[in-house]
Amino acid sequence: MKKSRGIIVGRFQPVHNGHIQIIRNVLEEIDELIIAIGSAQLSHTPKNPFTAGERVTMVKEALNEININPNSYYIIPIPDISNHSLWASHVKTLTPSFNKVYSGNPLVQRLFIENNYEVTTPPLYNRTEYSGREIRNKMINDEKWDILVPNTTYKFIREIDGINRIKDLSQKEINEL
Ligand SMILES: Nc1ncnc2c1ncn2[C@@H]1O[C@H](COP(=O)(O)OP(=O)(O)OP(=O)(O)O)[C@@H](O)[C@H]1O
Ligand SMILES: NC(=O)c1ccc[n+]([C@@H]2O[C@H](COP(=O)(O)O)[C@@H](O)[C@H]2O)c1
Repeated sequence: MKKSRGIIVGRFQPVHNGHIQIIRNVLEEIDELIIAIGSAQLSHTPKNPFTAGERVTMVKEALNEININPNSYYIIPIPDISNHSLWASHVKTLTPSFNKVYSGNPLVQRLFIENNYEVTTPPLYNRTEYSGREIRNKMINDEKWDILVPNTTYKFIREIDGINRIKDLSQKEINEL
């Protein structure tokens, strides 16, 4: 029988427990999942501090940590393009074929619907805390964020001095460069 394959798109800046919960749930519904790392060309900005390679590492280590079968997913960086109407085709050219899209982002949903894909809005878990933006803010303000991300993600961000990177990027002078 043909395998069912879905795609979830996120920026993973950084990976958090909400992402991991949804990936785990989706993998119970379908055979294979493409984890698309959006805005792959961006790094070192307040909203997108980590490189695509760093985000691939974080996702991979987090899924290993909970023993997800590595043959059940692909992690594929997707750079943005200037033309929204071509974006779904752009994603299609960079990934194995898929028939289901999982995203809560209205623009992502619309672009895939217009390309005749089945789109599902996954539930959000503890969104007040499991949110990339909230976690980045907590890092800047020296608040507790370690319990909001997988252990491997916490260790990795510390290893690459990610907290200081985010703090430096939040400074006004750098944002004006
Ligand atoms: N708390 C959550 N629970 C379940 N899924 C989530 C949660 N947060 C994000 N997602 C999923 O991840 C996708 C977006 O990924 P993204 O990496 O942008 O996360 P984010 O936390 O919204 O980031 P940011 O706050 O930086 O915009 C959403 O479309 C949604 O499917
Ligand atoms: N034209 C484009 O390049 C285009 C269009 C829609 C979404 N995207 C990307 O898809 C990702 C969506 O992720 P979020 O749901 O986390 O915002 C982002 O990286 C966003 O930049 C890109």
